[in-house]
Amino acid sequence: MFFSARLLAAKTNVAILGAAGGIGQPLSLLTKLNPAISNLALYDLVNTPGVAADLSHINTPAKVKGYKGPDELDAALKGADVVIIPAGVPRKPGMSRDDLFNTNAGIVKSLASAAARVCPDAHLLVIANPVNSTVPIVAEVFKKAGVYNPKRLFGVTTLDVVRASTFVAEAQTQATGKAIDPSDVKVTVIGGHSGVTILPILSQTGLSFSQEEVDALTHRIQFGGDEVVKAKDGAGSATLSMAQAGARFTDSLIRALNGEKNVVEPCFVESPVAAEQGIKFFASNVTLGKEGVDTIHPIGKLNAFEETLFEKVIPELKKNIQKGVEFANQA
Ligand SMILES: NC(=O)c1ccc[n+]([C@@H]2O[C@H](COP(=O)([O-])OP(=O)(O)OC[C@H]3O[C@@H](n4cnc5c(N)ncnc54)[C@H](O)[C@@H]3O)[C@@H](O)[C@H]2O)c1
Ligand SMILES: O=C(O)C[C@H](O)C(=O)O
Repeated sequence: MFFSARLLAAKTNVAILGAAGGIGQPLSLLTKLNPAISNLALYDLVNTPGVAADLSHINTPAKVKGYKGPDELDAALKGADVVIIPAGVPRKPGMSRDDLFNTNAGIVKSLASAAARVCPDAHLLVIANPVNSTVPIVAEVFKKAGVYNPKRLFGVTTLDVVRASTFVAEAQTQATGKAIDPSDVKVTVIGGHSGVTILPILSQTGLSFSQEEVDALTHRIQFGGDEVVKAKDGAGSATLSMAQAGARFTDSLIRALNGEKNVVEPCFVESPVAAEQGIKFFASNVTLGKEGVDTIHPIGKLNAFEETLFEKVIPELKKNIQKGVEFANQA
């Protein structure tokens, strides 16, 4: 599927924080299957010994170890090259991602503080919501510790492009009667990871849509997370699709760190793309390289409809980022 890292020697150490959760478990499974990984540290407040024992029987190179509770956090992080953070509570119906801030901001801040101390050179992949705020929190924590490198911090927005491919392929198949493989449909998605901050650039796909289709697809991509939250009816949000998206991003990063060229993934990073609008973090396509972020791609041309969407991204994203920065800098 996406483990083109197959030909690499297993030499990357990965730690997953929140590894026993809804995302954590399938993400740990998919990460264990990645042959480029040598050590897989699974940290959570609960259940990691069992998850680790179970996964450790799979016959791939990664050595799996479980770490449970704050006393074992430093040991989980020791030697990590890549730290993935899905720790935090998910939404219930009726909640926005920002409603998770009060709980998740503190969780992410404390995990980031430990990472800044124990593995300051690791690449940090933030899944915990609200991503638009949790990524700035990690940046501030690393700055305070004097170890911030913006090339190594990523908000994982892969699920937005995974959804966009799926939804656009479905709509095109329906409209044309010709079966389209979703993985062949590439949609650039920019902005952030919540509601109106998610901006799919359908005009750049090279496909034709009616304005009605554009309206429906844009809305579905922006609010795809809500479909899952509603269907799970109180039992959480996307976990399995997120695990696939997170494992894909992790694999891409590892391939790039190992020298593979032209590895491009969308992600939410410290970015000059919307600096003119006063926005410090922004999601767009990024070429990954040996240091992490290599080249941040510009947005490219937007049509008039997308320009109006962009106007809506700016104030919301600015507010979300500011909230994270202020929280991280509270005493
Ligand atoms: N970025 C994205 O695209 C995306 C997609 C889906 C979900 N999410 C977010 O990911 C987060 C996790 O979702 P989930 O469905 O796995 O939730 P979950 O409740 O199933 O799992 C969360 C796990 O985090 C653990 N945890 C809580 N506090 C912790 C701490 N201090 N240290 C270590 N572990 C801790 C819990 O014990 C639990 O096992 C949520 O915030 C959700 O909104 C993001
Ligand atoms: O919708 C959510 O709350 C989880 C996640 O951000 C998603 O996009 O599925």
